[in-house]
Amino acid sequence: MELIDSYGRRINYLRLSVTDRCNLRCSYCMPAEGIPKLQHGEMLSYEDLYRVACESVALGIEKIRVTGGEPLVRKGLVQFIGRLADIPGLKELVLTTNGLLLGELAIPLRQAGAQRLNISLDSLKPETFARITRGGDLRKVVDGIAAAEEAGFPPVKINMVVMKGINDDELLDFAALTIHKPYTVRFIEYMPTLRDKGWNSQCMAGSEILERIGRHYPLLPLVGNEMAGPSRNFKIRGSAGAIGIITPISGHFCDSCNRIRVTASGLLRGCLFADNGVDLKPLLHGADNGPLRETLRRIVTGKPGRHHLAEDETAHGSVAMSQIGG
Ligand SMILES: Nc1nc2c(ncn2[C@@H]2O[C@H](COP(=O)(O)OP(=O)(O)OP(=O)(O)O)[C@@H](O)[C@H]2O)c(=O)[nH]1
Ligand SMILES: C[S@@+](CC[C@H](N)C(=O)[O-])C[C@H]1O[C@@H](n2cnc3c(N)ncnc32)[C@H](O)[C@@H]1O
Ligand code: SF4
Ligand code: SF4
Repeated sequence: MELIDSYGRRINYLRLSVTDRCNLRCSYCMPAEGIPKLQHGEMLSYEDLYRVACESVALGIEKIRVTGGEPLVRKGLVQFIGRLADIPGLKELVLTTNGLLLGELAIPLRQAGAQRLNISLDSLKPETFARITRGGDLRKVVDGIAAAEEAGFPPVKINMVVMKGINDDELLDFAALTIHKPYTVRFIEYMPTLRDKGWNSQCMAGSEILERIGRHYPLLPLVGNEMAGPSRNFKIRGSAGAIGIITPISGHFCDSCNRIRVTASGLLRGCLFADNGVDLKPLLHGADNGPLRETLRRIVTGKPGRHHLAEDETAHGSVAMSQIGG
């Protein structure tokens, strides 16, 4: 079965947020005081998340990315991953994490069936990392990346949100990481999710990022695959890894959008920047999966063609990425 939206895009990728909680407070993602936490009953149970995942796969979803908040802080995650891994028809089961807890969880997650990890890391300098994350310990992320390698995960993808004047002096250091290590480092344009007045002056266009790196390291373009996310990838000649660029602002990739999202509170969203979502909780009370399926289909059909942030930055509500899952 296939899910095709009204623009002819094939939707095969579900981003499933399992929690709104996080052990960091990244400045581009959350306000300093954090966000009001969901109460226990407001969060979807693992049973409900599993049911949503199964129905989505039955309809045509082939890839699930577990995200958050920080997915690794939710108790019982390893068992949940194990259940997802057994869903017939699911081809890719992957996670996005800040890596802090991988020291303990990399091996169990791998054994449970997680296939790949994307790890957020915005600075290689301990003080800058602590400033961006409001107190995070860089060492733990570095150890987490090593733990992922030791657990047998394929080389990780590292996500770096580029912020002018904050970490743009580290572009070459991040690029150089890929020379000897098989990581893919993805440079991401800062998105204005918090209605942060300063975002525009901090957002560096992907073209400038590539130009700055390309001046030192000539970059060869790589081709993507059908299940891939929005990254355009390159390689420094002779390097072990790759470099990616994610340009939601300067060059949106909505024409090839292949995804829907479920937030930790059970809102099904057709777009990262959709005004709101459809609450799945009432549909999960009974045993009949019909209404859930219908709603999944409806959200796919009604998916917007694109976001309009570049023309109108007020075109979306103020949303913390931690609530949606990025
Ligand atoms: N605007 C926009 N940004 C997205 C979308 N999906 C992911 N991103 C952003 O891209 C960055 C990387 O996201 P990841 O969680 O690593 O997921 P991915 O890029 O789909 O990962 P791969 O499947 O490994 O390519 C984050 O900043 C996300 O917020 C999307 O649909 N729209
Ligand atoms: C919301 S986080 C959730 C998963 C996990 N806690 C992590 O940080 O990897 C998912 C992704 O969204 C990205 N993100 C959050 N806010 C962003 C923003 N304002 N602009 C661009 N990317 C953002 C993060 O860098 C991360 O790669
Ligand atoms: S980007 Fe990830 S690690 Fe940072 S505050 Fe948001 S959810 Fe937490
Ligand atoms: S902004 Fe919306 S339509 Fe564009 S790629 Fe992201 S989720 Fe898809």
